[in-house]
Amino acid sequence: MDKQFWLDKWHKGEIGFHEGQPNSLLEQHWSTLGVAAGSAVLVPLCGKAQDLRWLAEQGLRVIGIELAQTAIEAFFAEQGWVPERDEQGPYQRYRAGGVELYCGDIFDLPALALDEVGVVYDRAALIAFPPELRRSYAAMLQEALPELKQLFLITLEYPQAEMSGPPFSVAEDEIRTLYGAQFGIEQLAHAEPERRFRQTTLSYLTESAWWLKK
Ligand SMILES: C[S@@+](CC[C@H](N)C(=O)[O-])C[C@H]1O[C@@H](n2cnc3c(N)ncnc32)[C@H](O)[C@@H]1O
Repeated sequence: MDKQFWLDKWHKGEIGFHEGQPNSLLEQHWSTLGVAAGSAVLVPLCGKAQDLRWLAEQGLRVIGIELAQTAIEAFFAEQGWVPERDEQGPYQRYRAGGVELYCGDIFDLPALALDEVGVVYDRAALIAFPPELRRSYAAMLQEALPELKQLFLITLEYPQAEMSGPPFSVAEDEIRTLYGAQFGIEQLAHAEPERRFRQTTLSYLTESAWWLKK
């Protein structure tokens, strides 16, 4: 999945992954997780998700990383917020309403030295990458965020042979391989998703929410 693939998706408005409202698993489970108000939460591959605003409304400092400038500008315009802009290393940073969005490649994250980030919210980020990039992404997050203690992760599972990703199918054993050495892993939910990413005839499709904690 190269960067142009995603920029083209945004350009053509092919953003079926965008929910337009806060994710229901996030809303359902977040308050039970005991994340302290004021914590810095990183949202990798954030798109223009309403989750960003919802997390800021919970009193969190929200930091998103997104490749597509179109997505970032649409996010702020849709909230009716006018962001301040500056440059931070390889990223363009946009800030308003308690949300900081960095426009650029997630793999440049080490350049930001975000030592204050203790929590990651990953919806449709890990599963946006093919297998080899998933390994690099998970390893990079753990290395770039020295204070990372908690990760709320939403994944999909389906027979990979029946559809090409993204979104890719990610099963529990892979999550354990990627994160199990550093984190305890609890499955919070496992069900058919409320909405399908595409019209497909998959034999099965399930969505899971995971809470990873050191
Ligand atoms: C499947 S979407 C998920 C968006 C968002 N998390 C949501 O729930 O709506 C994946 C997003 O990641 C962005 N993206 C893909 N590769 C990226 C990369 N290497 N660095 C930063 N963002 C990337 C895409 O532009 C796209 O907006």
